[in-house]
Amino acid sequence: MEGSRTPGGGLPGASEAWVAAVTETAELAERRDVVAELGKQLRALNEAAVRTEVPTDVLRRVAGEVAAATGELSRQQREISETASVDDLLGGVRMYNPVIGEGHPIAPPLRFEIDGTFVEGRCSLGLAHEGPPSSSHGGMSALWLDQALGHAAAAADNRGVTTNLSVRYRKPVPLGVPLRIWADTVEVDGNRTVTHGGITTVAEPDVPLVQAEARFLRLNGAQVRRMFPSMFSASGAAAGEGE
Ligand SMILES: CCCCCCCCCCCC(=O)SCCNC(=O)CCNC(=O)[C@H](O)C(C)(C)COP(=O)(O)OP(=O)(O)OC[C@H]1O[C@@H](n2cnc3c(N)ncnc32)[C@H](O)[C@@H]1OP(=O)(O)O
Repeated sequence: MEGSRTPGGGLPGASEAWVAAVTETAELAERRDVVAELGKQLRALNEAAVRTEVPTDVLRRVAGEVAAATGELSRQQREISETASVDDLLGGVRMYNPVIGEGHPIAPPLRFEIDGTFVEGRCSLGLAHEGPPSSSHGGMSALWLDQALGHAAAAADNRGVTTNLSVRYRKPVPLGVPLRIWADTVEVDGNRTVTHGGITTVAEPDVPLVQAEARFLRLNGAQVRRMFPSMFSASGAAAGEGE
């Protein structure tokens, strides 16, 4: 099963030899647990916030309390280019990924089961993901699918970046209903991988709600360096990276 803490993910680069290995100490495991707990509370807060009909004075007070919490979290921040201390790029641990990250406030979070190149994750969405009334926002559906399709490419041993994503919305994706997000690899051609996938309810797995197809490109060494410059140490840890 692949989730934010499951080894096997990582950056979509040609080689990860330049990324430092991370050893999971008891301290790191504890911090990841707490990050996941904060993520869970933030997701609950998101949902409560978009559903609430409490009186305006209560809203005002809560806004102040949330601002205080934001102040606490802001006391020590990483730079945008810095990897989170709880992440392990080589091992594929991405606690703040917006789809699989247990620490992310909008992630369902999805956990993918992988069988060969077939990938499947399950979740239920709430009003925080709403687009048209009572159904998922189309951009959210595309987000979950992009990730699932990327895992299918990775499962075909061709991890890469999305270069094309085509989505067909066939029926509304209902909120509050167990959903199934799946993907598989259709074709691998050198560095390019074509994947397809979709969203259905768990109850009706043969009724497509959303269908998607994507192309992924496995980056060469120069592209990895260009896209992720901060991942390379000043001492030139990436020297010798293949093209
Ligand atoms: C286990 C879980 C894991 C983890 C699973 C992780 C899942 C993650 C899922 C989320 C994935 C994302 O959101 S990824 C984020 C969204 N995607 C991106 O940000 C990608 C942005 N695009 C780019 O940076 C660029 O377009 C590049 C780097 C892909 C390519 O740019 P470029 O180097 O300038 O090349 P470009 O001139 O565009 O390409 C000219 C032609 O060469 C081809 N070409 C370019 N590079 C290559 C290459 N490496 N190999 C072969 N062919 C190439 C192109 O296809 C094109 O062909 P032709 O087409 O002319 O025939």
